Amino acid sequence: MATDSSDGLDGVRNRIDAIDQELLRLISERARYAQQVAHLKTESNGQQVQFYRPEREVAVLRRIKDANPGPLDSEEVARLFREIMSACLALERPLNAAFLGPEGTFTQAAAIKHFGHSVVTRAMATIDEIFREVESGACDFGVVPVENSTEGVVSHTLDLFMSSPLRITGEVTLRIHHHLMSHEADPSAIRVLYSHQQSLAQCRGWLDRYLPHAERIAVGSNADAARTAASEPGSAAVAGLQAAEIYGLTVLAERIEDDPGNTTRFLVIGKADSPPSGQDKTSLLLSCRNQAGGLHALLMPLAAHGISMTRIESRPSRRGIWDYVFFIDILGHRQDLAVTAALEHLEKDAPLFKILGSYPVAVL
Ligand SMILES: O=C(O)C(=O)C[C@]1(C(=O)O)C=C[C@@H](O)C=C1
Repeated sequence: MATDSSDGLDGVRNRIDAIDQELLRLISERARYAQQVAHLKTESNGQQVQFYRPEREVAVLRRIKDANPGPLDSEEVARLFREIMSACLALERPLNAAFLGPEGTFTQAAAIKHFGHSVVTRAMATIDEIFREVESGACDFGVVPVENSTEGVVSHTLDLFMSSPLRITGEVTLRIHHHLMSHEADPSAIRVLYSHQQSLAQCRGWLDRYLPHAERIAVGSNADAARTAASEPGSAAVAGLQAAEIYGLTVLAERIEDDPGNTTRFLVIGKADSPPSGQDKTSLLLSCRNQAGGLHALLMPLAAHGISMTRIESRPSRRGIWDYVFFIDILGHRQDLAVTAALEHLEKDAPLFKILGSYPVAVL
């Protein structure tokens, strides 16, 4: 909206106040419509109501990003709408999500990035426990780390998918920034340094250079590290900003990761996969015959149906020496015609074939 200089500071602020009133009225109206949606869903589906609709949420966020006129950045605008939808969904029914605790981990940050701040996050001690909580229905969803751009795959998460009936219902990518935090004001007083083993590895170069004499101790999570450092003089932790806030530590050095693009990918797990959103991925677990050209033959159906593969990871199957399974991500939803055809073909050829889930490509 155009303003002229005669408006002055008070004049412009009055306009902002009027816009805020209007925004509040519209957000409240939107929330009432979400309540209507909840009534309609309950009427038509009885007990099996899916209040959370990931494919609808990404459609809303993609439309907002496309329509963004500026000057706010599209990511920023999408984040605002992420929060509005999160609050609207909580009015329909509050969602809960299990994450790898304690409070303040990157997995919790990933859960909030994906579902918005109205989700109730529940800290679990291990990745196994997250799977169990979702399998038993105690939690609606779980969020688990799966790979880091510097350190590679979180093999334990992949292994759990081999035996779990759960589906992947979403993915979250999070830029990971590590900070050095302590009660000590002087870094030379730091004798012991706590962090998760992956975080220590992601900051190896910086730590070798600036804290070569501190003993590095790997613990279960970065938040655990911050909690320990908070109670132990002469110690420090490498963790995220949220952990510093929660455990009252001072940040002595920011963004100490060796790779400034350091990113971790998380998966959202639930009991059902997401309906098609138009831009989806499908994750598969496959094995191939133990013979020359076995993997090549296995992947042929993907190429034949024009399906792009975005990731392939191999893990020992634990059924015998030299027996491997492959975790494969492809572009497209299992209900897309070309994907369905390729999967039928794969299922016939692969000794082990499991669809881990189809889910929307991350928007935020
Ligand atoms: O469209 C729906 O199904 C809704 O429940 C509304 C709404 C929204 O606020 O836009 C809220 C929650 C769902 O996860 C998706 C969208």
